[in-house]
Amino acid sequence: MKIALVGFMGSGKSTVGKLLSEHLRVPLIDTDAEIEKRTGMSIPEIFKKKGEEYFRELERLLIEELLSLPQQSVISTGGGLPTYFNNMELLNQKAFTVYLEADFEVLWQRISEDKNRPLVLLGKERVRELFEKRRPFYERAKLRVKTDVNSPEACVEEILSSLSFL
Ligand SMILES: Nc1ncnc2c1ncn2[C@@H]1O[C@H](COP(=O)(O)OP(=O)(O)O)[C@@H](O)[C@H]1O
Ligand SMILES: O=C(O)C1=C[C@@H](OP(=O)(O)O)[C@@H](O)[C@H](O)C1
Ligand SMILES: [Mg+2]
Repeated sequence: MKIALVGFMGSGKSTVGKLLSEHLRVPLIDTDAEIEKRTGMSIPEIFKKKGEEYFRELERLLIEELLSLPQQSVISTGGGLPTYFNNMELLNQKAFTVYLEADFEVLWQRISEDKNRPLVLLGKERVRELFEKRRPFYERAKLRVKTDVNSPEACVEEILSSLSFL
């Protein structure tokens, strides 16, 4: 089975994904890291030189490819990925989707100082609007786990216990 983590920037997709893949002993693919590896550019560099639309196309091609592979994996998606094209539908068809949920103030605290997320430059209020607009996409996931009150390890435990009921 594939497990795909979705949620807003700073919700812990990369952190929880790494731990979860180690627990399950399956490969981890972080879509941002994979795009950086394949293009030889950082995410801020891609946004600056090629534009966001180009980045969204790369995400789309990558997620289609990853979901068509037969092997088990944990996929940590970028925060915008499920909100473009029909990516969320595709994720739900081909993977067990988990929404890592957190209060906006907590998310903002985690991301506001980080220079690796170009959208943070929009400022707090526009990022809050983005968060509200994206929430309905994330809410279509099969499982929701709160990452503002749970440690990354506790989030992994919750996901594993849900999987054991499947
Ligand atoms: N469950 C959690 N509890 C506390 N801090 C967390 C948790 N998950 C992630 N973090 C912290 O939040 C920041 C963003 O995490 P990251 O995994 O990069 O999020 P995402 O990939 O969803 O943008 C990191 O500094 C990380 O250490
Ligand atoms: O929310 C977004 O649109 C983005 C989230 C980032 O990933 P994280 O959610 O892992 O920060 C990264 O894909 C890029 O900066 C755009
Ligand atoms: Mg990430």
